[in-house]
Amino acid sequence: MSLLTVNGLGKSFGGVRAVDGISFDVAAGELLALIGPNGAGKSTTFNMVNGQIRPDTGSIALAGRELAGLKPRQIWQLGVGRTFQIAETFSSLTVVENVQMALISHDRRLFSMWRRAADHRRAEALALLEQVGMAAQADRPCSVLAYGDVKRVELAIAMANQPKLLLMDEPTAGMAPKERNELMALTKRLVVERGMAVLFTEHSMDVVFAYADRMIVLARGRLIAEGRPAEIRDHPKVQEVYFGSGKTFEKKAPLQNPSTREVA
Ligand SMILES: Nc1ncnc2c1ncn2[C@@H]1O[C@H](COP(=O)(O)OP(=O)(O)OP(=O)(O)O)[C@@H](O)[C@H]1O
Repeated sequence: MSLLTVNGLGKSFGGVRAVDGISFDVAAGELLALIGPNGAGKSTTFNMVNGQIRPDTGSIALAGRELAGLKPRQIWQLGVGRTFQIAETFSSLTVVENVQMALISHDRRLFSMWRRAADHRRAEALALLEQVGMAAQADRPCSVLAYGDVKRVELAIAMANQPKLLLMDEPTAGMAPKERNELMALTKRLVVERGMAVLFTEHSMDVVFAYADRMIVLARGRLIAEGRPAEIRDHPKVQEVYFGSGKTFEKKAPLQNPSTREVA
């Protein structure tokens, strides 16, 4: 059964129909990639799902509960998390303190009581860091971490809210290929282990084809294709919108992940 069901979603800015009546769904335990050329409507779609932009038309239901019209914080409380393109951690705090802050923020919806971050659920924060392979660096300041490690900490922070759906906006932007693959393999593991759903945008086609379970393709606000990576690769409409953009879907040698293929 679908966790997220989007139906007839639309948004205009002045005369520009940024998102034009799109419908799709995401199941628990699924990684769904949202791709499309520049200006296709990806960010607008993301911002409607997490409440930053109010849709003009359509509905966004999370496990049957309507999200359209709710505030970002209410949507977050219902279990929609988000990681950002630019790494967002408190660099003056240690790795574990950053995760503790996120746990406090999560708890404040249950019992509004402040406790000192240093005392608060360190063990649970360490367990989250263990899951992303960062427990050994728990007491280092975030400011000294490598970029790929900051992205891992961000994932642990997102997990603190126990999201049912995680939105990831270009998760691997600015990363080297090895780090990219490590981060996406980790994301995939978390999706499977936690039964979480992930909706992500990504410009790197090798990442999309290697890790997405399914993909949806937008062009000029419309959903032009939907399917498994192999189906999308050969889809004539997708070839058409990407033609001349420098991103083609030619098959190349296999990636590290043996069940997938790299594309340019
Ligand atoms: N706040 C806004 N005001 C006016 N027009 C906007 C606004 N936000 C987006 N648009 C327009 O809506 C269309 C879709 O933009 P959007 O940012 O959603 O696309 P995108 O697929 O995320 O693009 P990119 O890959 O370049 O980030 C574009 O034509 C854009 O110029």
